[in-house]
Amino acid sequence: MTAQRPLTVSSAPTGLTGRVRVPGDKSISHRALMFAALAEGRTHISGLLEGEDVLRTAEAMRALGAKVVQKDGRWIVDGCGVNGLQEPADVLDMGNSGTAARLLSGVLATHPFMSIMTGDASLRGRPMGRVSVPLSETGARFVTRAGHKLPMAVEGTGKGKPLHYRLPVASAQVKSAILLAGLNCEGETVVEEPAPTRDHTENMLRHFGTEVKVEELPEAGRRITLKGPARLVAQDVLVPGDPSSAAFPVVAALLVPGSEIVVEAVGQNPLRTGLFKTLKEMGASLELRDERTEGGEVIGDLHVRAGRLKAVDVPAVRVPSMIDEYPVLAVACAFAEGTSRLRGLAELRVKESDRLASTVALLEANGAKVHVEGDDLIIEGQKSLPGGGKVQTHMDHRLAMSATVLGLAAEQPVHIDDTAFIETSFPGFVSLMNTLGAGLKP
Ligand SMILES: O=C(O)C1=C[C@@H](OP(=O)(O)O)[C@@H](O)[C@H](O)C1
Ligand SMILES: C=C(OP(=O)(O)O)C(=O)O
Repeated sequence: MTAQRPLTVSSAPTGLTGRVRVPGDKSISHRALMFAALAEGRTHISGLLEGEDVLRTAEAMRALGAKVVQKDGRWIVDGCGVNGLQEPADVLDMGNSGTAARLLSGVLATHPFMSIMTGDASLRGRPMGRVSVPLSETGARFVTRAGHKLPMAVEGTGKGKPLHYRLPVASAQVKSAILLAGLNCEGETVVEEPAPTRDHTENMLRHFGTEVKVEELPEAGRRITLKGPARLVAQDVLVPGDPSSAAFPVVAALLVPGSEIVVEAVGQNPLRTGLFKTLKEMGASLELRDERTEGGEVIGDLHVRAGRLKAVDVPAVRVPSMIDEYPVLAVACAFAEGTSRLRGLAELRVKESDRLASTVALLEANGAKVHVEGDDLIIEGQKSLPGGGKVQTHMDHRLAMSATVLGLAAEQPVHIDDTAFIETSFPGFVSLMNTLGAGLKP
């Protein structure tokens, strides 16, 4: 990561207007590179997110023996086949990316060599026991720092013992790690999730020619079954626009008076669109138009118009479908009429920062009334926010972008300590916002 990049954000000079496209979906981009590296043959990936998190995954797959090159805007991967990856010559540095570290743990568990993973200070503080503990049951050996933290050494087992595992928390990363390990296990790997989480891994397994069975469980959960050892066959992938990135221009346009924008070609996987549903419940003028299927994914254009929002009560069951969108939703709630309650946010505590604490600090520093009750965030909305706060982003891209959105709508300029981490998920964020008329001065 480069030097710190502070930013002072003043209220937008005019309403935001125009049509934009956000970069490719981060979750799908990580998976596309990993699946391509595990496949037999050549995969072309279009629309890959070229953010730092995903570039770490590309580098790791190269270090594990896949050929990964970028050419004419597409990424070309010559895969090694399941069980065909090679021992890396050096430590794998996953940067800021929990998804990269956790998903790769699954891959490494059932490849017969030794590897070491590390990350930046944020990632080294995040829990890895949620993957290393269940994955140890395959026969792999994991050695971590105290508290299951990175750096972590993995002695992979080669063909492993298949897991039957019920996730203690609804986490797509843990589910995916178990399924990726299962590709090189003898027999059925079964994962049960207490609530449906993003299903990009299941979709991509099918896309690369492997059968996965998905059953609905009573009480809203799902059971996913994969038979190993599996063979993946190279397939071209088209990555849709990231709904988690679209969230920022969308909320900014709702809050800055006079705005009217279109965010084109945004992924509409129903396990990712909880924020848009919630904003509509708040009375947002947000319309999905031109729904279409591209590269097997449903995408659509989001038409957004500014207008007063009303408070919302978001149930805990919706958390997995908008897990990364809470900081920016909280900003929207701070401008809404009435008191909002966002329920069941325990998982926010283990993201790039403790997002419950850092979101509260972001809002309080800028004059919003907010508090935490158990795992719920309660926000008293007001018509306008004073702003003028100093915001610490704690190496968290989503905090930096949420603070930018808040600054565009607040009365006084908001001072953000560091926006460099925005590069992890949304390269070009500041210039994209400026094409809409945000007037940001980096
Ligand atoms: O599987 C994925 O790609 C992701 C899953 C979520 O994490 P958890 O699985 O920890 O909830 C999400 O927060 C993260 O940004 C991406
Ligand atoms: C939590 C996030 O990502 P990760 O877990 O991959 O670091 C995020 O992008 O908001």
